[in-house]
Amino acid sequence: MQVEIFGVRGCCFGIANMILVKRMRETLYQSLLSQDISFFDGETVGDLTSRLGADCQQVSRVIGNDLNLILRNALQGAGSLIYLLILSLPLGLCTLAICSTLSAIMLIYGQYQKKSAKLIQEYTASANEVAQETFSLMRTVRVYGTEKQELKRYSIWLEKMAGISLRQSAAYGFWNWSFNTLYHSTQVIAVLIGGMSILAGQTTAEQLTKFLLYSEWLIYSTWWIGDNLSSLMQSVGASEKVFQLMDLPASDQFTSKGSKLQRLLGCVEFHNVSFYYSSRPTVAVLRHVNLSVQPGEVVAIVGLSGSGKSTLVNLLLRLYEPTNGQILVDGFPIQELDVKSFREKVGYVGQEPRLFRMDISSNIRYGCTRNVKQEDVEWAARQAYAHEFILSLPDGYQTLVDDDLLSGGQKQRIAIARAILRDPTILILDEATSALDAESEHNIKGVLRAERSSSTTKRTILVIAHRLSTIQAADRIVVMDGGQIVEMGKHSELLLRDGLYARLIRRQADAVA
Ligand SMILES: Nc1ncnc2c1ncn2[C@@H]1O[C@H](COP(=O)(O)OP(=O)(O)OP(=O)(O)O)[C@@H](O)[C@H]1O
Repeated sequence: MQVEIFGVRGCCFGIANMILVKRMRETLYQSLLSQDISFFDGETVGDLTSRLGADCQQVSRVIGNDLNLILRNALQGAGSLIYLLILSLPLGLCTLAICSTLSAIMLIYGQYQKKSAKLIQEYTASANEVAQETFSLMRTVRVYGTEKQELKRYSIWLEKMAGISLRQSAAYGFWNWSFNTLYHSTQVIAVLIGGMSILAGQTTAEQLTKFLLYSEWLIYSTWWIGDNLSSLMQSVGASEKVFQLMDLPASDQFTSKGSKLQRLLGCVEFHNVSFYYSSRPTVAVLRHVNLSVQPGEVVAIVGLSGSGKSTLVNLLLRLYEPTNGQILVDGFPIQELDVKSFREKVGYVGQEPRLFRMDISSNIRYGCTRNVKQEDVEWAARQAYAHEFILSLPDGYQTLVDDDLLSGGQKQRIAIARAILRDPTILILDEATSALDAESEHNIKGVLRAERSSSTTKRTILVIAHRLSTIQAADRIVVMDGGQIVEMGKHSELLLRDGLYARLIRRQADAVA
């Protein structure tokens, strides 16, 4: 019968456990997904995945194991104590004093376990981070032959974890030793005081036997509570960061409701925009940028590496908010627009696009809210010069891809198709930096040519350009240096001015020669 009850209880707690872990993971994942991009600048992937994985599992132990056993033993202990006090007040009080000492040690031990658990979680997250980084950079590791170095980097965290576990074991030993000592003291005290009271005729031998049995029960309950409380404390220690992350307020972009524009014309204005990344609050990445782009205009942004070109488009995409100044789209301050509906009208192709582990068709459809047919997907792929190479893949548009299967240029073409499929009013293209990447140049140039010749679409295009042929296809060129716009105009005008742009062009011509 008891076995059956244990079975039912174990099953119920198992189910409760599973629901708890699932809910925690969902809530945590949702909370993380709704954070500002700047939050991810300060967190590592290994750390966050560790919180979602091991830490959530650890927290669930509270309900499945510890809480259940603590409650049972607390009830058992309380019952025994009442009975002991009824049996003999002085002996009962002596046992209570011993149990209180044990409880005090138990609290200190619990606190220690909580701290150690937190450290172990941190070290596990750091070890995960190292492993994740190494696996994602495996080609670099192999080419540079740094396998041993990476193993050492991983082992440092493992050693730190082992050090804490060693100290935890020592603390556990001390806890058990305290229990044994105090347990035997109770028996000695009971026999001494009990023996004297039997001699004095105040207690019977039967009462003393009962007393010994119940005091054993009480002290064992206290020990069990201590043991489970320590693992409960470990869970609490592990859960602190999980709950902190869960409690983070969602980004304002998800909570505030902006106005939805029925139609976007594509007029973009930067008014005196300055920007600092919160992780580097002393370095101004953009300084007093003023730029106005007309609907349908193609503007190339050029400049040395690190001059703030990508940051400028990141602000337009609202991945970050300007520290000073304002960005207007069709005359409306960008932060007053509904961010979701605004982004639906913007297409973005990053410098080194990455693909999801899904088929090519789904990768192109990714994030498209319109109801698109396969013909539309193929149309977008043709516009991006991707159709032919996709057809040459074993399963065509149904080929499962991940980040490693395709070349950089092929991934870029899929990303361009994805951006075009949205039929964006504003298209942002970030050309690959590598001077050798002629394929990227060809792709971007192709898009610009197609857009130019199309009579149906009229998009505003901002292209971060590195190569001459891309730049020449633009209506206007914006030259950036140290976070400021230093020159602006047409290719020929800027050449005549003989400033930074002319120098960049000469440098590129020398590199090609
Ligand atoms: N997330 C970030 N956190 C802190 N600083 C950053 C961040 N992203 C970029 N920066 C810094 O901002 C400056 C401008 O970077 P940005 O990427 O805008 O330059 P860029 O002109 O696009 O360079 P490239 O042509 O090499 O892509 C650089 O000094 C860079 O180190």
